[in-house]
Amino acid sequence: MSIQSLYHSQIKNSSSLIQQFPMNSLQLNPTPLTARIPLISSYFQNKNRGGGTIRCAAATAKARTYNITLLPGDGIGPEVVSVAKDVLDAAGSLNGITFNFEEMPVGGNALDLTGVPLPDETLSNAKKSDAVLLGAIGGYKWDNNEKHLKPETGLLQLRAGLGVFANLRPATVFPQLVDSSTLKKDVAEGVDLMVVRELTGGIYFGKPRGFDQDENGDEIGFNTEVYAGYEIDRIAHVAFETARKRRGKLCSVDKANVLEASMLWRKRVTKIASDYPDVELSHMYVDNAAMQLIRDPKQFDTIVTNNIFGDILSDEASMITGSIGMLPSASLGELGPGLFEPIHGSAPDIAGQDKANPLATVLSAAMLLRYGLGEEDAAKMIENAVLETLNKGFRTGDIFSSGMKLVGCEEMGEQVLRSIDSQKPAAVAR
Ligand SMILES: NC(=O)c1ccc[n+]([C@@H]2O[C@H](COP(=O)([O-])OP(=O)(O)OC[C@H]3O[C@@H](n4cnc5c(N)ncnc54)[C@H](O)[C@@H]3O)[C@@H](O)[C@H]2O)c1
Ligand SMILES: CC(C)[C@H](C(=O)O)[C@@H](O)C(=O)O
Repeated sequence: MSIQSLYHSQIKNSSSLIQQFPMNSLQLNPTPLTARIPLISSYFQNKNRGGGTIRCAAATAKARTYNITLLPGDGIGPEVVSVAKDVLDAAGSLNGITFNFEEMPVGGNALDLTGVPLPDETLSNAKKSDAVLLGAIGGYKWDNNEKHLKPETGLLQLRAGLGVFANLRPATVFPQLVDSSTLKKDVAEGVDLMVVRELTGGIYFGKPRGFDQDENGDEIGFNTEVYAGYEIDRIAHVAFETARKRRGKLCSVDKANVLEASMLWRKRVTKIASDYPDVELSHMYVDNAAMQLIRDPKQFDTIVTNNIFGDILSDEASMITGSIGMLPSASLGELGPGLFEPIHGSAPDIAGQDKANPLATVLSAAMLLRYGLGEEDAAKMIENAVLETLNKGFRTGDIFSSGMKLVGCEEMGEQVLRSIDSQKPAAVAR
């Protein structure tokens, strides 16, 4: 029986699904990473926003079919992925694109089903697909599991298995949501920054790690922050390319006053800067960066940083935009499918209550189209639909402000679909 039928029939504890990790990458996406670097400030530069003429690829290009691995995960993951899947289908059908979706388990639901957080079949299916869309993993039920049996371990194995070392997390304050930010309007307004987070190295993966005892017999837990030069170089190139396509400013965030791994980080990033004379490079310690993000976030264009600092700073940046429920992400490797996911978690406190904001996942689907598949028209269509939905005043609880219309996850999804439908060119509508 395949893992999918197991997944769908919710049969638990199949003994045939023992994880073997890592596996060889099939590397199916032949487009080099630097050619897929985003122009995320397009959220603001998009001239089609607000109902201009949308070019319909379906009218001009051949029909395309893509295989997408869907990993809904746990908590609110299935709720937000279900919305994003419908949105992909709708935008796809108006642009000559057909999707074959394959839904696979990961995280806590995979643990319940198979005993491991990333089953072999899930990873191999993801590697063979054209792109992967993930909801979120984790939850109270598995919080006390041993490390190798935590949902979070499955997510890290997935990122490592796909080799997606470059995690792009745009934080853009939509004009419609300025009042949802917890910062003062004049601080939040116009913020448009990109965190380029190194995703497959650093303290998350460094060895040695583990638990032991010290010389006094007290227990210790330890991790290692380690970066090889090549890991810094490749993320630095992605960051410089990203900055070059944005406003030409790159801030490298580290802790080079204390940590050797950060000293090497700063040295390698500084060296690579000579390849990008058009990009203005600055360096900042992470403690200062955390403070500056709140004091004056508009000073930042592109930020490049390590795995753990990027995790923390991107969550912090999300609140400038109004809610963590708004921030999408794209994780890309040199080759092979990209992984697209909202930056938020499984939000167990609101799971199953139709309260989740699906827009971070919907915007991740737009990133999937643009950077994973090169389908710019369909990506724009989704982004336009999100903006139009916000323009109409629809808000989930996390971004609600007075005078707006409070809706749940499903209704928000339906409104986005309606806005996509309204972009149907006359030729298609007939
Ligand atoms: N990429 C991932 O899958 C990912 C990311 C972060 C955390 N996690 C996991 O998720 C679980 C919960 O973690 P947490 O509580 O620290 O972080 P979280 O992001 O799940 O939730 C933090 C807060 O933000 C709210 N929130 C998050 N997403 C929202 C959305 N789309 N709409 C409205 N509100 C939203 C939640 O209700 C909660 O109050 C943990 O098991 C954690 O490990 C997974
Ligand atoms: C769940 C956890 C492993 C993950 C991370 O730390 O990368 C999360 O916080 C994220 O940002 O996607």
